[in-house]
Amino acid sequence: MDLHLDDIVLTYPDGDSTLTAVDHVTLTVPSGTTTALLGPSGSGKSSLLAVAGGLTRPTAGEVRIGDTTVVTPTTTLAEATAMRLDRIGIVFQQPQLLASLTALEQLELHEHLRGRRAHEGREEAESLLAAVGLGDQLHRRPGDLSGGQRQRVAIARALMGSPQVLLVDEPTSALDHERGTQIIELITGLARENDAATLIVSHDESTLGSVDAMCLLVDGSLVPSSEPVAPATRQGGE
Ligand SMILES: Nc1ncnc2c1ncn2[C@@H]1O[C@H](COP(=O)(O)OP(=O)(O)OP(=O)(O)O)[C@@H](O)[C@H]1O
Repeated sequence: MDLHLDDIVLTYPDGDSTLTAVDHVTLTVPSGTTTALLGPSGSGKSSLLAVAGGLTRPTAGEVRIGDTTVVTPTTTLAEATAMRLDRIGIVFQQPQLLASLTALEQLELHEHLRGRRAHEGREEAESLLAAVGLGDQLHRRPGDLSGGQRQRVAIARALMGSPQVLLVDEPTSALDHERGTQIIELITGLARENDAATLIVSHDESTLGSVDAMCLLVDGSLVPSSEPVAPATRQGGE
C-alpha cells in the first residue's frame, strides 16, 4: 500500500512563538519503492519521518496508508503505537540493539512486543537475517558484530511482520561509502521484495544510486523542482 503524507505541518513551541519544522509537505511513496529525503541539517527531515511513523503528532495534515488514515493531529499515543506495531517498521540512525541479546533474539523480542510468542516469529526472523546476509550470525550479540552488521540486524528487525511502510533515518552515517551504498541497496531490494513503501532520510546523496526517487527538504518545505525525481544515476536506465 502507498504511503501518503497529506499537507503535513509540524510546529514546536519556541519561547513565546513557534518554530515551523515541517511546512505543508505533501508526498506519496508508492508501495514497493524507496524515496530518499535529503536536505541540510535542521531542514525537518527527522521531524517529517517522526510524523510519518506516528512518533510525533502533526500540527495539521494527515498520514494515510492506502485508503486508511493512520495519523492526524488528534491521534492518541495508544492509537499511534498500535498502528506502528501493525503497519510500520522503523530503522533509527543507531541500530538500538540490546547488548545481551543475540541477533535472533533481537527480532524475537520485537515479535513479543507485537503480541506474538517469541518462537512464533522464529522462522521469519531466521529468514530475514539470512536475507540481510547474517544467516550464519544468528547467535552473535551486538558486541561481536561490525557496525554494518548491527545496522543489518536493525533492518531485519524492522521488516518483521511484513510492515506496509518502512521508515529509515540516516542508516549509513556510521558507515564508509562502500558499506553505506550496500546498506541502501539492501533496503531498496528488501522494500521491493516485501512491497513496503520506504522512506529513507539521508545526508549522503552519493550512496543513493539504488533508490527510486529523491526529494529535497529545505526549511521544512519540499523544494518544488525536487519533488520525487529519479536519482541521476538511474535516469535513462531500466
Ligand atoms: N523536539 C523539538 N523541540 C523543538 N524544536 C525541535 C525539536 N526537534 C527538532 N526541532 C527543530 O526543528 C527543526 C527541524 O529539525 P529536524 O531534526 O527535523 O531536522 P533534520 O533535517 O532532521 O536535521 P539533521 O539532519 O541535523 O538531523 C530544527 O530547527 C530543530 O532545531
